[in-house]
Amino acid sequence: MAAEEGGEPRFYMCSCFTSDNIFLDEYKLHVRFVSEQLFRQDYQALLTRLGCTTDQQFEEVLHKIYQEVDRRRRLAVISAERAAAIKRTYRPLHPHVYHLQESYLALELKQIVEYCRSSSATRKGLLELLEEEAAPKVYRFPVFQKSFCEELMEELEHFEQSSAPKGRPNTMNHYGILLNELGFDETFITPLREHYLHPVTTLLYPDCGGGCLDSHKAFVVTYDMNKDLDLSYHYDNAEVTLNVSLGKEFTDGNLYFGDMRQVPVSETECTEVEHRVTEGLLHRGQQMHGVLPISFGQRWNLIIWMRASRERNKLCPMCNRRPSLVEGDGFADGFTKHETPPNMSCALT
Ligand SMILES: O=C(O)CCC(=O)C(=O)O
Ligand SMILES: [Fe+2]
Repeated sequence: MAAEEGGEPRFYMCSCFTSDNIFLDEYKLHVRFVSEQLFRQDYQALLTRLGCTTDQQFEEVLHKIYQEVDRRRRLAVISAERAAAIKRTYRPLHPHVYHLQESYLALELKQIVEYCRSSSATRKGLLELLEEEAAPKVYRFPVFQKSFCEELMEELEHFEQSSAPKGRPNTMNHYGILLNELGFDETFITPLREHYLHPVTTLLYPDCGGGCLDSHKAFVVTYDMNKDLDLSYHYDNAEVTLNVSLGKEFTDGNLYFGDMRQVPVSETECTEVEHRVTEGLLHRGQQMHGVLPISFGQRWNLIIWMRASRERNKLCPMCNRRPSLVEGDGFADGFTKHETPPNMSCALT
């Protein structure tokens, strides 16, 4: 991990955050915006084909883009302000759920991790312990006890109903909760990533940063018949993602997985994967995926986008260029100034 003077690691964003991957909901399209002229040149014909045919519709698209760029420019400051306000004003219903305890974890996960930590552990041996490979390189295993999932959702509902300020989980999901703002990072998500997930990802994904994860972005997304029903096909701003189904009761809402983002969609076959409450699906962040609509109930998922600065410092997955670093808050988008010697591989710990 990169350490700056004083021992604290410092994480950065890539400057593409305010120009690339702007999602246009109505047209299910990610766009890049640098100037209006370039935007018209690059997207006007495509948008027309997708149904954006009048001047007014085009103006609305531009308006949404300006709003989103503005939101992203102010995000670090606003998010820090929200976190401070939450700390000052919000009284948790279940304070203990903020602190990871072994008793919250499924027995199977503890066994899997114990195996991964042993000196004789192999990838093949681990695959035999996992419940299934649900899609290519997408692995399923139990993560939490049911009672913990219920308490966590109760806590998050209590927060939703409070007057504390709330952000949105990412640029595609409208409903959910950013766990760092609520204070889950240091005492829950970081220990879960370091002590339990890292030993597993080290064996499963050595070729895409699984052995050197050093930061994350964690949030809970919710789907509801009156809110978001589904999620478009995308890849995550992560090297490895854990997606745990917390509940509640829902019908449909399966995930579907395609190939890595570099493979053209026309050459991709998707595999549908159902979610099971308390279980997690672990996948490479840059493997394309989406969520089919739910047809009943409420679907709550904990999503942990795990990042490996050593991987992403070489190439920003969101703009496909060498990252151009800008300051951010907390783990930011997981980039560091740390220079990795060319042949240095990630530690197998
Ligand atoms: O809701 C899900 O199961 C997937 C969410 C997801 O892919 C994401 O937030 O990146
Ligand atoms: Fe995702």
